[in-house]
Amino acid sequence: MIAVSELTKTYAGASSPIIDGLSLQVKAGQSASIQGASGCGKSTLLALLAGFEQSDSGSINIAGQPLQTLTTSQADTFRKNHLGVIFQQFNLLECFNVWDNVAFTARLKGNYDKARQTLLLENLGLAHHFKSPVSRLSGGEQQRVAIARALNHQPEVVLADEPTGNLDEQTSDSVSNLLFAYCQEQGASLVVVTHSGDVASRAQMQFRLHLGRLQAV
Ligand SMILES: Nc1ncnc2c1ncn2[C@@H]1O[C@H](COP(=O)(O)OP(=O)(O)OP(=O)(O)O)[C@@H](O)[C@H]1O
Repeated sequence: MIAVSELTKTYAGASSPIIDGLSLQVKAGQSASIQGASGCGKSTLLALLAGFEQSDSGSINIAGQPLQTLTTSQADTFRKNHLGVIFQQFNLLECFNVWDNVAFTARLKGNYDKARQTLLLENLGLAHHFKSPVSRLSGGEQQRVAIARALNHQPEVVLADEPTGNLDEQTSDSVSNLLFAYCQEQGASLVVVTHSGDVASRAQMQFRLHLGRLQAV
């Protein structure tokens, strides 16, 4: 469950807020897509929801936890236990292979399951890359590793920033099927930022971010 109320964020030196009184509710098992012009603040909103950025005002409640009350190290622990984040730039650990990248958070959380991870990687078309160093993978392969890593520890909330941005149409279809199916089956809340109308249209709630607020599409 994600509950955001009257959220405002202004970057230092900016003349106006990039997020301006934004509210959003995504219940367990629900999905929301967010589209919008480049630079309108979509990634900023995800960074606020993940606790990487601090808001000026307003509240964010994720899985029953008010984010603003957490210290930096509590926010790290909270993310590990409850959040799956798919970053626009993947943020994979270059020194690890595919398997260890995907296992990373699940091992920290204590719910690593070899069989589950094998199935997830196979379903993402990465069966031949378990041992590959991530630096040798294509952009689309790295993107699928990032998706596997975000889902493998079975988070209650998934935040995805352009999860299909580097994928061809067919792979994009199968990856977004997997992402939306995961959230429905696990009862997780999904917020997906995307420039793809196809991906956006799969979400139960579809929004456009404009002038710091969400408009229903
Ligand atoms: N750490 C930061 N400090 C100052 N300004 C920032 C910071 N991060 C982002 N911005 C600015 O905030 C605005 C929104 O950026 P953001 O990345 O959230 O946009 P976006 O909608 O995700 O864009 P895109 O679709 O191109 O990825 C941009 O003008 C950007 O330059």
